[in-house]
Amino acid sequence: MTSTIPTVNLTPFTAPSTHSDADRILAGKTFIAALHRYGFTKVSGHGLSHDEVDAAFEWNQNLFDLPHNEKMKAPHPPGPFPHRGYSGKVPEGELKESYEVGSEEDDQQQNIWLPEEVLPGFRAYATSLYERLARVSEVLLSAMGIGLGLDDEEQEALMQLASKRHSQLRFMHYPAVSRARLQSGDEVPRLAAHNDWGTFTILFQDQTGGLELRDPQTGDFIPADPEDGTLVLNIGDMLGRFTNDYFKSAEHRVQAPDLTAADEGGIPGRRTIPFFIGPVPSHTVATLERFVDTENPARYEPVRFDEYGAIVSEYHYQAGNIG
Ligand SMILES: O=C(O)CCC(=O)C(=O)O
Ligand SMILES: [Fe+2]
Repeated sequence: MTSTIPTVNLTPFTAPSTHSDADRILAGKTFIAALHRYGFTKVSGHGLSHDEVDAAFEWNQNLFDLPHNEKMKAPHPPGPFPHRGYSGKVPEGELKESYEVGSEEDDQQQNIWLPEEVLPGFRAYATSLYERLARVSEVLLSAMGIGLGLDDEEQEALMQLASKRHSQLRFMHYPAVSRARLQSGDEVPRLAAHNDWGTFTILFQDQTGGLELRDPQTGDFIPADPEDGTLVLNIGDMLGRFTNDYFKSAEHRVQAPDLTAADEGGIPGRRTIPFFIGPVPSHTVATLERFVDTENPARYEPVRFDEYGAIVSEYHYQAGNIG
């Protein structure tokens, strides 16, 4: 039997004036129960309006609809760092393409922008979306702390896992694949199974579907079926380490619709917008003591985020995962 991914409504945190502390504690507990059980959940009441989400997907489309040579005016440099700009290899041949945006105030990685005339307004829009999602992420992280009942010091340590200036916004497009190409037999999953290595990730998706997350108890992948008004949140390695796996880093992948389901035209394209939350690169992430006891001995040594990231991102880059 395939389970479904729970949806947690976080309106008490995003519209605080119309909710009580008791509402927030209840919503926070529901939130952490889902994250403890699965390492992921869908979230409604996240604070972004339908219009805001629609606008983000319109920009996603405008961006990837550009001719390949125009997109290549902001190329992702070779290698995993800096992780900015456009990735997508051959015109018409790519199974996925992406564009990475960071904070304009990131002191380590500079954004790689298209010339303004190529996509007027994109830089300003992407910058504002980054800032918007960074604020939403902070609210979500603080909701976790409230659900966990952390004291002030612990809450502060938790909040250090989200740096406004070091998170990352990605526009992602998995182009439609023709029937002929599917039949050629070289088809691969759209995105191989992996874990995100930051704190946690929030993701908006269109109506196509394909994202699946692995249930840590059964080992089965559960489809994250698109659901209007929700985002998908998955725990990354840093929050796994911080909580000694009380929240497990969630393995996930994107499956292409299978050939038998494809109509004459092939399989449809898919668009997503993930936002990866991470700490300041020099921050050392250590497990909070409250998550360690004799039944749950410490699983992880403290680790510097940039040192961990350098190893994992190189691995993803080599594997072609664009992680
Ligand atoms: O596009 C998706 O649904 C998943 C993307 C993802 O897992 C990633 O970019 O790390
Ligand atoms: Fe991912």
